[in-house]
Amino acid sequence: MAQFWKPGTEKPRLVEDEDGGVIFLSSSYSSSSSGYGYVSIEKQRQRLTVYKYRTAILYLVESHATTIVVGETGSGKTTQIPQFLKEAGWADSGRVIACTQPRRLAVQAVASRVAEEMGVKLGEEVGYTIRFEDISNPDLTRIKFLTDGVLLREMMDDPLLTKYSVIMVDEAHERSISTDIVLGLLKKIQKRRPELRLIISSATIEAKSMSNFFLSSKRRQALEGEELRPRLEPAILSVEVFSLGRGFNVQIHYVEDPVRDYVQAAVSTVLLINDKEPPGDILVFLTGQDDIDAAIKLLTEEARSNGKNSSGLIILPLYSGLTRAEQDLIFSPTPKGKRKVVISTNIAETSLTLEGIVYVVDSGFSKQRFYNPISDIENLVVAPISKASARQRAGRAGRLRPGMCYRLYTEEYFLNEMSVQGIPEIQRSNLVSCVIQLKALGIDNILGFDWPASPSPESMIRALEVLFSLGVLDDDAKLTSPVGFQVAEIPLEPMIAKMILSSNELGCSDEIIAIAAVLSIQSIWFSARGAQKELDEAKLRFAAAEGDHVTFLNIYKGFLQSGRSSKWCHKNFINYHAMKKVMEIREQLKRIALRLGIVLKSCETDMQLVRKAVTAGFFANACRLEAYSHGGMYKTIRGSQEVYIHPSSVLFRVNPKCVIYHSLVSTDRQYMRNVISIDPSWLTEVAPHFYQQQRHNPTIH
Ligand SMILES: Nc1ncnc2c1ncn2[C@@H]1O[C@H](COP(=O)(O)OP(=O)(O)OP(=O)(O)O)[C@@H](O)[C@H]1O
Repeated sequence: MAQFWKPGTEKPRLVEDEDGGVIFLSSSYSSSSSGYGYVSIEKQRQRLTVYKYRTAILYLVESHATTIVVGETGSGKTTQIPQFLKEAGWADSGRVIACTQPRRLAVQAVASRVAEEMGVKLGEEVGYTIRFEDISNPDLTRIKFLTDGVLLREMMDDPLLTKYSVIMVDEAHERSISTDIVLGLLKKIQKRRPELRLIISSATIEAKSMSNFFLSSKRRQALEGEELRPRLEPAILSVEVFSLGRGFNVQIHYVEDPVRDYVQAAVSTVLLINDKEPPGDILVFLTGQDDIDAAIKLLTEEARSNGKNSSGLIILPLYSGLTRAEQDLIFSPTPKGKRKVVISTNIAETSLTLEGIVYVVDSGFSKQRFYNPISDIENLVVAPISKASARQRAGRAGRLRPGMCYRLYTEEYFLNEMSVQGIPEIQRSNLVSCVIQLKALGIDNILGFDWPASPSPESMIRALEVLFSLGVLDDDAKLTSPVGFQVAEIPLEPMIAKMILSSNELGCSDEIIAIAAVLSIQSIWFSARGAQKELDEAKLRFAAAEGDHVTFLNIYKGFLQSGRSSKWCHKNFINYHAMKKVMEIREQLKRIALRLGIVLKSCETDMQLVRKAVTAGFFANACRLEAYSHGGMYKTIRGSQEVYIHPSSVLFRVNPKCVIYHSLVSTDRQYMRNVISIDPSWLTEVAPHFYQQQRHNPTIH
């Protein structure tokens, strides 16, 4: 494997915070750097390292079924390779070049950039598709960016993905569940479509193991001892020998001693950079919205009390679920004399180029999913990142000019303790959605599926159990008809899909589809920086005694009654853009529902029906109140796990006897988010196969 990061020769440098706060030991990594200033887009393209390998890449793609491209961040893989392929004729005769990304934001950003470079209108020759947003044209689009999840959905209509000539799976090191399923399925498709070309790309991918995965054992045996005949044999050539270099130098700084509070350390570092370093925007990596909001508050306060230069800071959050308008702020040029500070989750880790970013502050943590198949609980946990992630984060600087990355962990930790790659998501997630997707694609033997990394049998069995209890799978673990096929058709988690199907029978599909649309959005509330009291008051105006789902419905109805007014949203602390998105998603879900034969019907004021429909989808998440201590302690009925109602819920401290939650978050405790109260007798009514009545209390079968 090529070594991309070489310790520089520069002497370590101490950068000290005046208040004795964060101290950085600076070491430098060097590579091919060049000057900067205004250059035309074409010149910028030619300056990218990948440009020098254009012919080689095209040759490899021509002569190999699969090509693995390992190239440093910013070398131009994502933006350039699809263009090279198009220029070489891979998009002729109506064929399409696909490039997948694990994240929606990256898809949108990269597609915009490539359209700009090619001088075409986004949505025509260059387009993109993410869930609930298709900016592509089946007749015109020749280069299409899409999330790997959307590519999976496309396989349901076109299992061999016939319109694509080349599929580039980018940022493969991220190993999201969808990436792994896509890789397994593409390997299958290749057998049926030898003309299909695959490119697997990343800065830090384990090229050898990926190459082994694509080289089936049979072919490996056949090739052993034989001379490789690439033109005849669809072999893999890992291009690690290329060692594509970075465009600009990024200097890495480490803290001398481990930091105790990474939010505080990140804020101190931003202020330090602002005080001591030349102009340039700052990108800070924290873990989630809570951290980010805390950091913004702290930074605003400290910058204000600090006085100097603070007015020059434009502080912006970045996490998934932001609206387009909020995202646009991140990408818009920084006004002269100002410094932008973007505080982000790992959403900005791969494939993004934020033009003004010169400094990156890396907390060393991200929120990661961890699933326990024994308790059947999936949590988002703050956990240390891998070296692969750290490199991606550093790579957000140095894209248009030299940059600096401040790591809030020690160099020793980075070198000796940080894991090289993260654990593939498939090995740490609930697999319900994954299993149903494979079933819908006709993959029945899921345990025998050719995974790049096998999921645990326990997780698989758990997922099969849940799908069975939802009535999605039959005794032979095949999709039931029509429920199983219908659930698979709805692009939402199976429990929500089941809730929608049940609402049809209960006569409340109009309400449930609106609720499902709200649940698809991260948050409909306006981030209440410094105005928590006002936000709480606004929430109270809509709060429903039944719980959060009905509260969402009240907000949705209020928005409609206001004539979809932005003023109304502003007055009520509701994010107008998020509500617009809710309306869009609702329209799409309505179309899908109609296709599935669901009749749109309102239950008017009968909220019991709404609650029953929620129960029909989420019965497995039922909890019983156990004690009033600590604001109300609940236990899950199926696993006796201790859980609490999240303070953001309207049922916080209300403590109904029996509730159902939508998801869990783990901080100091397991908190239930989006909670609704139910009558426990409904559990045996809607899921008799799952619960049985025992002394007036449902228990699990
Ligand atoms: N929106 C943009 N504005 C300006 N320059 C851009 C933009 N997008 C990309 N670039 C330029 O193109 C370079 C290559 O970007 P690209 O995303 O293709 O690299 P990559 O090798 O795929 O890196 P990564 O793995 O980090 O995504 C960037 O470093 C930057 O110089």
